[in-house]
Amino acid sequence: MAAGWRGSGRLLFLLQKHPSCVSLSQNLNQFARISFKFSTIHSQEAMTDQPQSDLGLYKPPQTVRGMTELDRAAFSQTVSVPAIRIQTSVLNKVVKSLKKVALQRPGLKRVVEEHNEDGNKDSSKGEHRLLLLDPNSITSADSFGSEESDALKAYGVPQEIQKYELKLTYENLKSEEILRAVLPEGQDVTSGFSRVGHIAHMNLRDHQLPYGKLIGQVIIDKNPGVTCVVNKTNTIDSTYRNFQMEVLAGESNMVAKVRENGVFYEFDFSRVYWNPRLSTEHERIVSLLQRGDTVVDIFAGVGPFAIPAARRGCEVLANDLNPESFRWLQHNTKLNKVDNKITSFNMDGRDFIRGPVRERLPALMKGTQKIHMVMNLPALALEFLDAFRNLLGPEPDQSVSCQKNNLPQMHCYGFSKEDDAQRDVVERAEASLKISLQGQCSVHLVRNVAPNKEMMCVSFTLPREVLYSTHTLDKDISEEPCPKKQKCEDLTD
Ligand SMILES: C[S@@+](CC[C@H](N)C(=O)[O-])C[C@H]1O[C@@H](n2cnc3c(N)ncnc32)[C@H](O)[C@@H]1O
Repeated sequence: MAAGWRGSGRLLFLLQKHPSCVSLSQNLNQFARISFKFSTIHSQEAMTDQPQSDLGLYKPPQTVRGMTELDRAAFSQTVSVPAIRIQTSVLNKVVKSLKKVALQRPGLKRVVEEHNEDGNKDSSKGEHRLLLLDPNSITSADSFGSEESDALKAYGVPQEIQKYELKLTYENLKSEEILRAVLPEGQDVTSGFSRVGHIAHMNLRDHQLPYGKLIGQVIIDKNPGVTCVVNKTNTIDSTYRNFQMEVLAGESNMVAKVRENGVFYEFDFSRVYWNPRLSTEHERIVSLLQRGDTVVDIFAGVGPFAIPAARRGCEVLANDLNPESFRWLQHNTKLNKVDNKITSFNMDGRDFIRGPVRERLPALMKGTQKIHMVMNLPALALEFLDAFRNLLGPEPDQSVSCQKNNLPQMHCYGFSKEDDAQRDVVERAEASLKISLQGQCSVHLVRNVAPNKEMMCVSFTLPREVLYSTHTLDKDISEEPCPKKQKCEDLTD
């Protein structure tokens, strides 16, 4: 959660530095939305460290500290909680009125029968039930708020509190309680996970590694639908952008089935790239497309731009170097019944641009439908832009090639660790293209990837000076060095 808001703070800082940056300020609302979405995801996903009002209820037995093999029975404990006695005739109504102060725990009944001193059900008290209350809200009969007091009076329920000995078991505990009880005291137990279908994907810290199997099992127990927990064992620096991972707990089936923006995907998560946090970005780009446009996806992965684009009525050329991504991309085109709209390639991005793209581009540019090129390989894509230089050779006929609206619309992604991430990515695009993009690009902040690392998207119309060799680009850029000032404007203005 913190990362998202830190990111938006930094964005404001960028805006203060560059008040003229129209595109970035327009993106602020979008980013605020994304940040909020991240924070939601993180709080849903985080196993630990979020404030939990009733964590104090459970005082774990010391015997569980340091446990590495999960022994669920060892977590059972009897605790004393407040309860109120309610006649069965008004039970439902009173429970509804006291819902804010009632005890809430996974798998726990909060309305219980009364027992006599031997612990047996007391049939003489059959007309009444006990409602268990949250000890953080109710400590005595005076703790009820006016709303609850009024309801109790109205239904004739005596405002008296009694103690109830409640047996809490592993099933009633939250994952953070279990992990706090097990992991070494004083050490951070925060450990978020991303969910990809049935797989929970974690990045454990060193001190958590000895407890990996137990942590994995707890996640499976506490998250319905998760049947496999994996831990990243490297950073994402492989060519194919996939993680190496080890299974911590559960089944070792790595073939995930996910749904993103209404589209179904299947893939082997251990062998391809998939990031659930890019769904908003996929949707953003797809929303720019019109039926009949052509989409060229140079680093397509398993299809999260290509397939929705095809479903929207676009013709798609989709490429990925990873043979596994290519295989799953083809599988997904069939799964979503768009195999007639997508031509897929398994090539290096530069070869793809200089081969199939070069072959098709002149004809596409003669048409009136837009051509969008998507380059989502943020670690390298900006450098790949050089493959477009002189791509089409000498300009054949100025009157045809000058139709600006038929030049490809580029959406190129880049990571940046610079304070001015926007300027950084634009300058890197300019350096690859050897042309200034001043006044001709927009930059979108996609997401805050890590502290001080942003993922950005630079969008621009590919200048014809880049595509045709008749223009002396090296001269252009050397005579007019990248300006150091802000140089991005929104093309829609
Ligand atoms: C960050 S992933 C993006 C995948 C997909 N577009 C998405 O949004 O989820 C980058 C993809 O580029 C592929 N890739 C890496 N190097 C490549 C290259 N030189 N040429 C083509 N594809 C490459 C990887 O296999 C990976 O699937």
